Order: sequence, then structure tokens, then C-alpha cells
Amino acid sequence: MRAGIIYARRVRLAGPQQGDRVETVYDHDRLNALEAVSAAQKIAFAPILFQAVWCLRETGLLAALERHDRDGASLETLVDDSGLTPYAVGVLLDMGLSGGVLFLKSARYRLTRVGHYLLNDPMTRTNMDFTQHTCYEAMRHLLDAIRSGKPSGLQVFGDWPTIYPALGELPDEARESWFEFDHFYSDQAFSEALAKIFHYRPAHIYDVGGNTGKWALRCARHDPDVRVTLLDLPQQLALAQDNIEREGLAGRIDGWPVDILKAEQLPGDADLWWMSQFLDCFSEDEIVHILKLIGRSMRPDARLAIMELFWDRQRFEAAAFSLNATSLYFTCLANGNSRFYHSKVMLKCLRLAGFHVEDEYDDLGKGHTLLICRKLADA
Ligand SMILES: C[S@@+](CC[C@H](N)C(=O)[O-])C[C@H]1O[C@@H](n2cnc3c(N)ncnc32)[C@H](O)[C@@H]1O
Repeated sequence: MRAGIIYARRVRLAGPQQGDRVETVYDHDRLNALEAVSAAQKIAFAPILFQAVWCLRETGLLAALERHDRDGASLETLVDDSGLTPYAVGVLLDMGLSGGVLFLKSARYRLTRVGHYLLNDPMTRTNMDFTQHTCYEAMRHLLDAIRSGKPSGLQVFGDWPTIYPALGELPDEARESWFEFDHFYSDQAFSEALAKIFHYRPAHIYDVGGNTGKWALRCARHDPDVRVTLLDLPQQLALAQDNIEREGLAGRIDGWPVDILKAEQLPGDADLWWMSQFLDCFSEDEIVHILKLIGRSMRPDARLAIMELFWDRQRFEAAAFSLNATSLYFTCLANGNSRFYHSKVMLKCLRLAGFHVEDEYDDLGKGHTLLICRKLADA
């Protein structure tokens, strides 16, 4: 198990304090005054920079710059390549320079490494698409969401209490970006989690919050004998059903429609309960409530497997940054009261609900943690 530190580095202490201490990027003020005032301007204009980079990507200017990577491209070349006016190309390129996306040498523009990632890195593209299509307009309502505890930003799409029953009905780009974002992170972790989960030889898995059935399908393909039951809202199960039938696995994967916050009892046949990126959809009190409900329903010998993203368990600062930003999507759009938690919060909820952690794995996929839990005998 790793201590919960982000991007830690060991600092050698000189003088009378001999030895090492561990420093993380979040435990001190990192910038001098000039760096700080510069960073503050990046924040003050962040939405404008974001939209400018979006335009650089969508107009094909980033791609054109990549094509001309060897010698760089002049303004005229980029005007010709993009079909935009010199004015339009000029304002975007200037913002690209100030945003560190491009550099200009001998009147020729080239992509910086940041520009290359913005254009080609699947994770960056997925995050940008999600920010633009799902979150951007809604985030204007964050202050209201923070004050009210309600997902005030969701009103830009319609009138729902939370985003979950609305997922199938969001506008195309918002819906596709949401699923792409969700699956991008969980898919990679699924591959590594599969071996760990099947080490326990489950015969029947409950996939709580099973969404489109991706994990259930992976399990059913992995083990020809395993059965999987999806527990999710009825609207989600309808989406999952199509995928399961298309794969011809309806004989071993079924669904149990439930609003887990309203249920008083859950089915109790599974020997393994699986929850991936599920508990982050709920507040701390709701998590304890859900865990107690599962504890009451599950067989005493069953295991509970929780796969989550914890911001304190990340190896890279960019990952912690992304998770803390995504928490505000939960605040403003998803339900107003949930988030990606610090791992100690989840461990506290598990203790309060009468579970202990039997095994723990960090760094699955892009930074998921898998907790294998058992019910305490006296719970
Ligand atoms: C973020 S998705 C997780 C998807 C999937 N497990 C994964 O790892 O990619 C959360 C899932 O929880 C479901 N969900 C949210 N609130 C729920 C509730 N009150 N009862 C049952 N399911 C719920 C949603 O419908 C959605 O499928």
C-alpha cells in the first residue's frame, strides 16, 4: 500500500535537521510573486484560453501546424490551410503563443509539446470534449450549485433532479462526451481489475451502477461460467440491455432495476458485489447508507469490490488536478453533493458501515484504486 501523497519528492535537509522529509505539491506555496501574478492571470482568462485552444483544434490549425512541424508555418500558410481570414488566424495564434501551445521563431509557428498533447493525446482530447460539450455552459451556475447543494447547471439541458436519469436524453454531443469520458477512465482500469477480481473466483457478480454493461460484458467474456446482474436505474438498464443482447450474453447477464437511495432491500445471491465509479455519485451520508444496505443484503461470505478514483492516491499532479476539477462537474451538473473523494473519507464510510478492507490495489489504469472489502462479523 502506498501513502496518500501526490507527486511527492524527497527533500534532503541540510544543517542541524539531518535526514529527508517528503514534500508534496500541495503542502506549501510553490510560486514566487512574479510567478504567482502570472498564474493568477492564466486563471482569470482560463475560459477564454480554453475556447481559443478549442478553436485552434477544431479549425484544423493545430493539425496544420503538426503537418508543418519540420520547418514551421507562416501566417499566410496557415490562412491558406485553414480557409480562415488572416484576422481570425492571427488572434488564435497569438493566444496560442501566450497559452504555451505554440512558439514563433523566424516568423514561423510551431507546436510546443503542449500543442502536440492537445492535438493527439486521447486523454486530453477526452477531457476537453467533456469540458466543452457536457460542462462548459453549465459551469456558469457553479456558485448557485455550491450555495444550494443542487446541480444548478443541469438546467442548461433540462429539468431533472440529477443527471443520471437524464443520461440517455442529453443532447448528442453532451451525451457522447459524457460516456466517452466515463468509459475512457474505467475501461483501462477494467483490464487490470479483471485478473484481480477473478482471483476470488466469483460465480455471481452484482455490478452496482453497471451503466451500459461494459464491465458485465468483460466479466462474461472472461469467464464462461460467471453470471452478472446489473443493479441500476431502470433508464440505464434499458440502455445496457441493447448492448447485452447484441453480444448474445443475455443468458448470463440480467438486470435488477433499482434506485439505490430508495430501496430497502437488495437481492442477496451474489458472492461478489462490484461498484466502479459508483460511490463518487453520492454524498458521504448516502455512501454510508448504501454500504449499510449492501451489508444487510449480502451473504456473510461475499466480498464487496470498490473501484474508485481518489485524488490523494495519484502519482501525478495533473491527475489530482483533473479529479478535483471533475468533482465540480458532480457539484454543478451531476447531483450537487458528490465528488471524487480523498481515500480516507471512503475508508471512514466503510468503517461506519461495518466493513473492513481485506486487499487494496493502487494505480490500476490511469489511477484507480481497488478496495476488496468484507463485512465485519459483528456488523
Ligand atoms: C459514473 S456511472 C458508473 C459507470 C460504470 N460503473 C463505470 O465504471 O464506468 C454511475 C452509474 O450509477 C448509476 N446510478 C446513479 N444514481 C443511482 C441510483 N440512485 N440508483 C441506482 N443507480 C444509480 C447511474 O445510472 C450510472 O450508471
